[in-house]
Amino acid sequence: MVGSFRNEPFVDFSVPENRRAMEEAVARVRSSLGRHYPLVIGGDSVTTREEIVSTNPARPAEIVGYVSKADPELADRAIRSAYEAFGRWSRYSPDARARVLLRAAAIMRRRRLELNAWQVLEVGKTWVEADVETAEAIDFLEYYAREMMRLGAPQPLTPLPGEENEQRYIPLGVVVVIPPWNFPLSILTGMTSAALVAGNTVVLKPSSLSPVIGAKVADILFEAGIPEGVLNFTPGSGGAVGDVLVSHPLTRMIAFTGSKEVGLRINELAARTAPGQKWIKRVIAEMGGKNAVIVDESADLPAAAQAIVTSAFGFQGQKCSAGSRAILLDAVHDRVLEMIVERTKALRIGDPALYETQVGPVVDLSQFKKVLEYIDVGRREGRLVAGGRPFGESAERPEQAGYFIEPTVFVDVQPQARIAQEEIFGPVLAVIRARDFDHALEIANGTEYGLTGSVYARDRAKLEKARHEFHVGNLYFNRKCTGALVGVHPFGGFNMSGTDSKAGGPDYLLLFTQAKAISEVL
Ligand SMILES: NC(=O)c1ccc[n+]([C@@H]2O[C@H](COP(=O)([O-])OP(=O)(O)OC[C@H]3O[C@@H](n4cnc5c(N)ncnc54)[C@H](O)[C@@H]3O)[C@@H](O)[C@H]2O)c1
Ligand SMILES: N[C@@H](CCC=O)C(=O)O
Repeated sequence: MVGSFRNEPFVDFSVPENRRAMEEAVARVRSSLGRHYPLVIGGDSVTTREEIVSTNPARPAEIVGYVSKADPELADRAIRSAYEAFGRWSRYSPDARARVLLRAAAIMRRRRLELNAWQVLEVGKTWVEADVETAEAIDFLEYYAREMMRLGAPQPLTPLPGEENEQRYIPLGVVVVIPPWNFPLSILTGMTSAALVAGNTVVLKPSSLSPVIGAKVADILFEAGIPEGVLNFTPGSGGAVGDVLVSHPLTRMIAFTGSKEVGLRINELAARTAPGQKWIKRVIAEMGGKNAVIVDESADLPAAAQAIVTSAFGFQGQKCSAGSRAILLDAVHDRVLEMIVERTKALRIGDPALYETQVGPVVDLSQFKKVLEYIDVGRREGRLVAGGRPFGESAERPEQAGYFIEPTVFVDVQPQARIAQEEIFGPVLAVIRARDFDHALEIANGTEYGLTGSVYARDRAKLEKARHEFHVGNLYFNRKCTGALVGVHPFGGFNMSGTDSKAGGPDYLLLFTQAKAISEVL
């Protein structure tokens, strides 16, 4: 008997014993860096000459691992292997598939601190951010396992005398899973496990910035009981391998999370029917955001300022949910701004391998350069009141010192400015002044995105207005706009933020199935 779903608690690192254990985990993982990881196709480990070299963004000379790199031919082999395995896996009962996920959750729980440490070293997450992510990965496994048990049970239909009727949810076929690097453990685990538990087979192509964590998850799923061929692990270049996987005639569905540009390309490619293809491919594409926190004059101002700083600079602003715009009502603008600046300047920047660090590096050199270019744009579009530079030695030699950028705040930003419209995906906050609450909502809705948003207000009428008019997939009141919990805040956005698939919610698994109605005359 499986109990009801509950979110995994977070580790409390203020407890000295937990702190010591995490320090040891970082040291242990550090001593196992630099290993080689193969592809896995049809149960075979495949080693390639060309490899992805994954490095630590806080110490770019430190090599986290070497990961074999699929080419178009290996990508084709992986799809065929998944296609061949589908007949077997789809016949496992929903409960049997769910049990594999529960076992994977138990393995992750046992390896909790180790998985945290891999995130710290491969993508620069602080301890707390990494731990929240590992908890989310466990939540996805536990939640989707129960969801499949629910969907596998008989579904209620209207009775008709003289007939026996049923509707069952059957899998689709081969699902190509393409996750981003910024939640390298949880989003990858969530999309992959949803596809698998629904009875599909998977070709998983992790981001080239976090392939070692991808390899760890694949190992855990195999250890938990995923049979050979059912999961195929094929890191590789997005362009070369991604295109082959997406356009393959045997691919039935693509589950993508990443940028708007790549999501739209995948959507277009998948819409073309390849010779021999027998279905319309299904695409879910969860993409970027340009999220806003609105502060009304009735709000708890210190709480709002703290939430703005946490939403903007958590994981260095590299969350699709990041609150990269603060929209402050004129009446409270200056007071809230002062608190934002004070809290931003107090953030501790440094190596995320250390417990006390609150802001680590951005993920790689290209992101480092891109964010600094946006900061230059910001200097022309607004007034700099905090940050604005690479941190410490990163200014002169980022490739040795790491990709650290100071948390940066611009004020007097116009709603149509580039830094208020484009997803920067770094520690840059644009503060915008609004005349009144209606104006604030108009600004908040005035981008092409619609992912998360937050309103700080005590005025009930304003909250109700926002409830109807703030057009985002995840709307929060008197709370930060990051940190959705599985089962509690189903996650996904509107407009160019994606297909609103609501990961971690009761509708998600349906996207990986098709419903079959069977009727027998008695
Ligand atoms: N809405 C959400 O739930 C959500 C969650 C996390 C991240 N994101 C978004 O993801 C982006 C950051 O992640 P990223 O930098 O990894 O995004 P990205 O689009 O650059 O890459 C995402 C994945 O797509 C792959 N890829 C790249 N080109 C491809 C192609 N032509 N065909 C197939 N696959 C290809 C990459 O290798 C990677 O695995 C941000 O825009 C962020 O907002 C959205
Ligand atoms: N689900 C995460 C964001 C995922 C995107 O990067 C949150 O709610 O903060």
